[in-house]
Amino acid sequence: MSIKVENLKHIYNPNTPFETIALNNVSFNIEKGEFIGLIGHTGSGKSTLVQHLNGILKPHSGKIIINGVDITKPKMNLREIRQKVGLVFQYPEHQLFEETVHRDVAFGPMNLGLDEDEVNSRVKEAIKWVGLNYEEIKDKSPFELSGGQKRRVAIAGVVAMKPEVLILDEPTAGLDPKARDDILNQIKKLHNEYKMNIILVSHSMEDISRLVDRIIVMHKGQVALMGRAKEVFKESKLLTEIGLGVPQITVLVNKLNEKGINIKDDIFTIDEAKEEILKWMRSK
Ligand SMILES: Nc1ncnc2c1ncn2[C@@H]1O[C@H](COP(=O)(O)OP(=O)(O)OP(=O)(O)O)[C@@H](O)[C@H]1O
Repeated sequence: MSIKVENLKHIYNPNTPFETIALNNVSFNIEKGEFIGLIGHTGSGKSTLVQHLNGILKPHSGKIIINGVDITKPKMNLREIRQKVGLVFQYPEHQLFEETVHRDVAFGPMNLGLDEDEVNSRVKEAIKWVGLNYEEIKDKSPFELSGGQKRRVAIAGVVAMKPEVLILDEPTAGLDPKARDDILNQIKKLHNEYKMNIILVSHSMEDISRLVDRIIVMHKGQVALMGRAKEVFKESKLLTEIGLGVPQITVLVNKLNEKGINIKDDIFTIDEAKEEILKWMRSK
């Protein structure tokens, strides 16, 4: 789906002493199938922004046009929007509540009014998509799972609704590095296989730069930068001012290039860097 955000403004508690302008003049376009990383410091407006994209929050002014339809208009069918734009909140496992994993993942598709066979096949597929073994896990209580497994089950509940846009708000918050990498790799795989739009909210440049097509950097309720990782990292001064910085691997690659070790500058993993350095050494 194409998403166009135009001059979005959101104010919490307007006309009170607690008034906060959380989003101000936010505009950007996302193309069909794009994988976007949304990054910014705490309080920069990321969660407020993504909650507008599936109609949970209404803007003070501005428009959100999804596939040509302005979803900020009054009387929009929000059920239809939420079917197309799935949002996985921060710490989604806190919303698991059914007795078994199967029933938890089935909850969303059942609410779409699908027949039982379709629900069951979507549940199996979604659990597989998030990298879990359906037969092993289907009858377990969500509460006996590890933190990473709970998180995947919660993500499966949204994936099973087959959204055309999947938004994940800090899907790795609070997980250990292994669970974090597993979930991020699974999300990438999901994007490769299913080609839906994904919007991944993160605090970590390191995490998103290797996964996404483009990055949107939020700062104080506005879009500070937007572009491919390589372009965004050229603005290292601005990023440092915002307190984000560029990934360590980018710093390393830039230093190597300065020293005449000429390797590609759009490298975001240590393995790619190793391979490129070896290639350079063999060429000498
Ligand atoms: N429900 C609310 N009521 C009042 N102010 C809010 C509310 N939610 C967020 N804010 C304020 O709006 C601004 C943007 O917050 P938001 O949660 O969107 O930022 P964020 O970038 O998602 O932060 P984090 O990374 O911590 O989740 C902040 O100043 C925050 O204090």
